[in-house]
Amino acid sequence: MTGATVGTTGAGRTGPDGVPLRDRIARLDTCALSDALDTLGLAGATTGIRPLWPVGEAVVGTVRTVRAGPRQHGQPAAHIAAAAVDSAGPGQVLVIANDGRLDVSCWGGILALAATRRGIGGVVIDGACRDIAESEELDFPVFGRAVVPVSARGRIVQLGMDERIEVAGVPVQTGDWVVADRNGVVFVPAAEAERVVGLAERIVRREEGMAEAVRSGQPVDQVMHDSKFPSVEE
Ligand SMILES: O=C([O-])CC(=O)C(=O)O
Ligand SMILES: [Mg+2]
Repeated sequence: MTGATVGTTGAGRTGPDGVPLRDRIARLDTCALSDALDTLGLAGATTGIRPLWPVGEAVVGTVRTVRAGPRQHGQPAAHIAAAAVDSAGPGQVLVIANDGRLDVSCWGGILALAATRRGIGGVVIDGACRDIAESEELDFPVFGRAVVPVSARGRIVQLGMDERIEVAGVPVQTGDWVVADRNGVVFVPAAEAERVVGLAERIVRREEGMAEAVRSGQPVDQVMHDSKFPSVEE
C-alpha cells in the first residue's frame, strides 16, 4: 500500500536517486519497514494498534508526542491533546501514550475536527478513542486499540508534549517517522531513517522477485525457504 505523505521533517533530505526521504517512506508499507527494523535489530514495529475506521490510504508523517495520564485534582483543566492539536500542523501525526488503557477515550470528534482544520495527518493512540463516526466523516485517520463511549473529560489530561514516550513498548519521540496502515503502526527513529528506508526498499525488491517466482510456477516452499533469505544488509 502506498501512502499519503504528510511528513515535513527530513523533507530536504534525499536518497541516492534524489528522491526526498519522505517520498521514499511513502512508497513503503509497515511490513517492509518492520522487516528492515527487524534486520537491523531496532525497535519500531508495534502490535495491537490498528485503524479504528477503515482508513484507505496509509498515514505517513513525523511524530508529535503527547503523554496522557490520570487527572490528579478537581480543578478545571485543559482537555487531553488540545494543546498538542493547537500546536501541530501539516506533516505531523499526533501520537498519544496512554499506557494502552481501554477504559477511557483520549480522542474524539471535536479534537478530530480541530486537527483537520490544522492539517494534522492523523492520530495514533496507545489507548482508546470515541466518536469514531465523526473522525471517519472528516476522513481523519485514527489508529488505536479500541473505541469506547467513555469521555476523557474529568479522567485523563495531557501530562506532557514532545517528550520521549513509549507506545506499545516502543520508544518514540517527536521528529521520528510514523507509518500507519491496515497492517498496523511502525515508528522509524529519525536518526536511523536513511538506513531503515534503504533496507526496506531492498526488501520490497526481493519480495517482488519472490512474487514473480511464484507466478512463474516455482513452489512457494522453495521461494519462501529460510535459505533464500541471506543477509539483505550486504
Ligand atoms: O472527551 C473525549 O473523550 C473527547 C471527545 O469527545 C471529543 O473530542 O469530541
Ligand atoms: Mg466528543
